[in-house]
Amino acid sequence: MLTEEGVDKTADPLRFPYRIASRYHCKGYLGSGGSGLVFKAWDDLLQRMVAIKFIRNPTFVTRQRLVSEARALAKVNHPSLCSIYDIGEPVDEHSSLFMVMELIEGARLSELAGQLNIETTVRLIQKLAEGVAQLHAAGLVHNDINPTNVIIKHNNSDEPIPTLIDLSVADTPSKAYRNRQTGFGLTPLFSAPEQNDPKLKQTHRRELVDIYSLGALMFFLFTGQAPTSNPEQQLNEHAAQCPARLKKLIVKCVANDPAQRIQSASLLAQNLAAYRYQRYSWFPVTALVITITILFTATIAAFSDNNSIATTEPLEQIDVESIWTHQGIAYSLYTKELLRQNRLREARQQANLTVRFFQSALKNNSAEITALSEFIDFLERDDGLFNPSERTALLLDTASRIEKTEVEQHIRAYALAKIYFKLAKLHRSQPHLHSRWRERALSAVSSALEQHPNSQRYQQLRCIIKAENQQSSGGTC
Ligand SMILES: Nc1ncnc2c1ncn2[C@@H]1O[C@H](COP(=O)(O)OP(=O)(O)OP(=O)(O)O)[C@@H](O)[C@H]1O
Repeated sequence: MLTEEGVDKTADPLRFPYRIASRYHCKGYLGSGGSGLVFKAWDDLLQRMVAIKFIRNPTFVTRQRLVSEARALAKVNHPSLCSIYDIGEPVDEHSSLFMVMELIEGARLSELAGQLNIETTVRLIQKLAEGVAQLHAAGLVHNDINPTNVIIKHNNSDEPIPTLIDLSVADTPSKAYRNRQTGFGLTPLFSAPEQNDPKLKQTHRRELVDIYSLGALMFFLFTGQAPTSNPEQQLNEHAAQCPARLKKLIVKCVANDPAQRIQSASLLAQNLAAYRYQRYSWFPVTALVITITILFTATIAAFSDNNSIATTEPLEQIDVESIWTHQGIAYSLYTKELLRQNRLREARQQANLTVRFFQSALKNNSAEITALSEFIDFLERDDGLFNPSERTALLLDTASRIEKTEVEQHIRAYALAKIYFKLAKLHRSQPHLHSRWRERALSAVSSALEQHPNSQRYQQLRCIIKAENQQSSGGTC
């Protein structure tokens, strides 16, 4: 017997509300929201546990909503976003639909307020922000990021992965506010002011509602509360231990005015990554990154998202370009750590960001010798992040960018020598290419040495290239 809500209350909780393909065996009830009922199930065919969402009360609108959620999930692929496996109609109830998805088991963020240390909090929100950035890149806005929609899973590793569920109100940026009017409840405490008040003019990029919610999540983890009208004061009162830099970042995310918020999820993730890696004492400039980035988010977002955003900040007073260099270094360190933890897929994502930041540094002529050698070290590593042809393409691209930079000539020559030498090593199996790149490397390093004959670094590189060349080192080494 189905009730008004469409649920058979007399049924065994170990039975789905509708009959579906026999490959799925019900293993228990997981929970329900405004429109869905979710069950744990065993997929006999693929031999894995899954979660299955049924529509609580099938109507045209709820059906459409489940289809939208499924399509949103199908567009993305990130450990912090729940994966979708299938969607289908129950055997006897063609007005309804069910969706099969990744089973996410673990504590909810709502249970963890005040229990996590700063490092863990920052790491979790950084990961979520990376997932949300992917959602935005796929042209979607989540619209309802809140502590009950984030489950911390442990996927066979000690590293907790915060996973965002319930994309049922996800929408394209142009329609992001539509859900308010359809009557499906969002979570007002964690949603942006412009989502809660239809009178507020909605002229800003819709993705900024998710930035607000990510900031509100971080706020919640530190204070156990949702932000109200004076988040800064609340943070001072309830999270005395929260470092000032993080406070600034959180306050920036939950700004009432969308134009004052951090302008993209990827930028938020980058700021959090930079915050985490400032502990490298030899990397003093990172500490500046957050402050500078907060002040000039609009400019950075304009670059990183290809989105032109107006800003009232006096851009010319600060060397915004140097941010690319520092972010590049921070990301290459983060990539290294991910590799150390054997998290290859995530490391690849971060490696691509690293490359992007260093390339921007080169484009803006802001790369000085440290950044250049960090970038080249990064490209030289045999770490499995890129296959040989990808690495060759990256090296060639970088060489052509370096040729155009205005760094001092000996620095440029040394950087090019390192790149050519790496290209030579990559082409060992093709003797003519190998010798061509090796000779170019030798000529570039010799040119650097002409200007700085006493540089030990340059001398050492020439020796190594010569040794590879099986030539005599001429007594220089
Ligand atoms: N992939 C999943 N793995 C494990 N549990 C899940 C999963 N998806 C949903 N759940 C559980 O089911 C509950 C309801 O899911 P969800 O919030 O997506 O339903 P909904 O009806 O679409 O929500 P709303 O109407 O509030 O947007 C969740 O709170 C969670 O406990």
